[in-house]
Order: sequence, then C-alpha cells, then structure tokens
Amino acid sequence: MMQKTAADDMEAAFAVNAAANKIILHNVGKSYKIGKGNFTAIANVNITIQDNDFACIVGPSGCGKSTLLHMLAGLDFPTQGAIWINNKKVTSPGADRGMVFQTYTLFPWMTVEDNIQFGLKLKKMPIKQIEEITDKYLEDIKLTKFRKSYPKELSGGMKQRVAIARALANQPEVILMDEPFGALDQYTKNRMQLLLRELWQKEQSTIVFVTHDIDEAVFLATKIFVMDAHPGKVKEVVNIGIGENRTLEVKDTFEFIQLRKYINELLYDHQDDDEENI
Ligand SMILES: Nc1ncnc2c1ncn2[C@@H]1O[C@H](COP(=O)(O)OP(=O)(O)OP(=O)(O)O)[C@@H](O)[C@H]1O
Repeated sequence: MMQKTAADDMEAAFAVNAAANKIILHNVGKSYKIGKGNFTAIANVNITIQDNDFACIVGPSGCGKSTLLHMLAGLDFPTQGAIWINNKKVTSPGADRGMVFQTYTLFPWMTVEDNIQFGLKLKKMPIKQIEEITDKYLEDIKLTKFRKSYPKELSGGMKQRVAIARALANQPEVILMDEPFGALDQYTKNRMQLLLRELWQKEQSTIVFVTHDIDEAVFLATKIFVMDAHPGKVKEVVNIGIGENRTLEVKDTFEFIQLRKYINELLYDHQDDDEENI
C-alpha cells in the first residue's frame, strides 16, 4: 500500500473545508519567470467565499485581480497553493464556471438566442428545455425582442446583458466577472448593476466580480476583498451590510458613503507615488 504523505493529508483537510465553502484559495501565489529572475505577482492569498456570496475584488492596478480570476477560471495556475471550487481542486477550465469579461465576447456570427443557447447545445440538452431556458433569460435581461439580432446590432450594455444571460443559462456553480461594466457609460452601468443584483438574488448565484469602481463594488457586494500590490495580497475583507434589496438610492445613504470612504482610504493608504503603478 502507498504511504500517505503530508501533502495527501493537507489535500484531505482542504477537501473537508471546501465542503463548507464554495470557493477556497489557500496560500495562493503566482510568480512569473522574467529573464533569469522571478517576479512575484501574488503571494499568500487566502480567500473563502460561501454559496450565494457576491464577492467583489478591488485593488490598485497590477495587484493581481485579473490573474486571480483567470486562476479561478482554470485559464492560469498558481505557482504556490491551491484553489478549490465546490469541493474540487481547480486544474482546468470547466462548465461549472461561467465567465463575463469587459471586452464583448459574444460570437459575432450568432444571433442573441444562439449565443445564449451555445453551452446548452454543447451539453446536448433537449431542444424544448433549451427553448424554455432561452425564453426565461431573454425576458430577465429584457431583450426578447432582440432574440434574432446579431451582436453588431446591439449597444455595449445589451451585449453585456446577453453575455450575463449566456453565463447564467448554463447554471454554473460560480460566475466570474472581470470588469464587465468597465466600458459602459455611467447611466448604463447603473442600470446593469441593478439588473445584476436582481438576477443574483433571484438565481442565488455565487459571483466573483473584479472592478476598479469602488461605488460599484459597494453597491453589488456582500463582501469586498481589498487587495494590496507588490506583491498582490488581500489587505482586508469588508462585509457589506447595507441591506438585501438595494435600489440606486442606497448610494446616497450615509452607510454607503462611509463604506466607500473606508475602502478608498484602504486603497489610497498604500498608493505611494510609484510611477509604475499608474
Ligand atoms: N504573463 C505575465 N508575465 C509576467 N508578468 C505578468 C503576466 N501577467 C501578469 N503579470 C504581472 O502580474 C501582475 C498582476 O497583473 P494583473 O493583470 O492580474 O493585475 P490587475 O490587478 O488585474 O491589474 P489591472 O487593474 O491594471 O487590470 C502585474 O504586475 C503584471 O505585470
């Protein structure tokens, strides 16, 4: 019989923890080889995210937000530590994770409904069920009338609504979003934030959302991971207790403004005048 190693014991211990948490990042680090040296982008990141959390990640440019998200997606890998999603170690991309990026990633040659149905057809779901799911999400994102349109006929906000519907339609365990509203004007951004909160509540999804926009993070999140750079690490986890049913008016409340101020102070605290960070 093979001898059990300390690493095996550690894996088993994390499997137990992973059962209580939807996502675990344990001592995650990421280094890149640059020339003959090593550049540490992220070091010792420990994060736990529970089922139905809306976790936002904020931090200065270069602190490793996108790298973390790519590692959660299985598109990149830690050089130290491990990531667990739903009790499984992340070793590759998978249908259990849906992604929405800032750049529009719809298939340009497909209509809105074909884009939403793409993953469902891959799974060989019965056509009747595919149509039911498509109708439901088209209604949720208020684009039923545009079901036969092509992405080039849609505005930026509409494209991102389709991208969100496509991600949700696959019923992933986790939705990973990398600045999905970063390219939108403020009015559209506000509308998208409201819609996303509504969908998240209705679907009880678990979302990890990277943003530069503190206002957006406070409005959306149940908890915010504030990161620090050089190397990237979690500086503080801020729980956002401003009520479940948030309307845009919440942004004018004292509690909201205080939270925004607190997170800004955490961020500016370390933003020295390092030109490389700008
Ligand atoms: N392939 C790579 N090779 C070398 N260094 C890399 C590579 N990818 C990322 N980095 C470095 O890792 C660090 C983290 O990058 P990342 O893009 O994750 O930061 P970020 O917080 O998402 O930044 P931003 O907010 O500007 O998008 C940066 O210093 C970046 O230069």
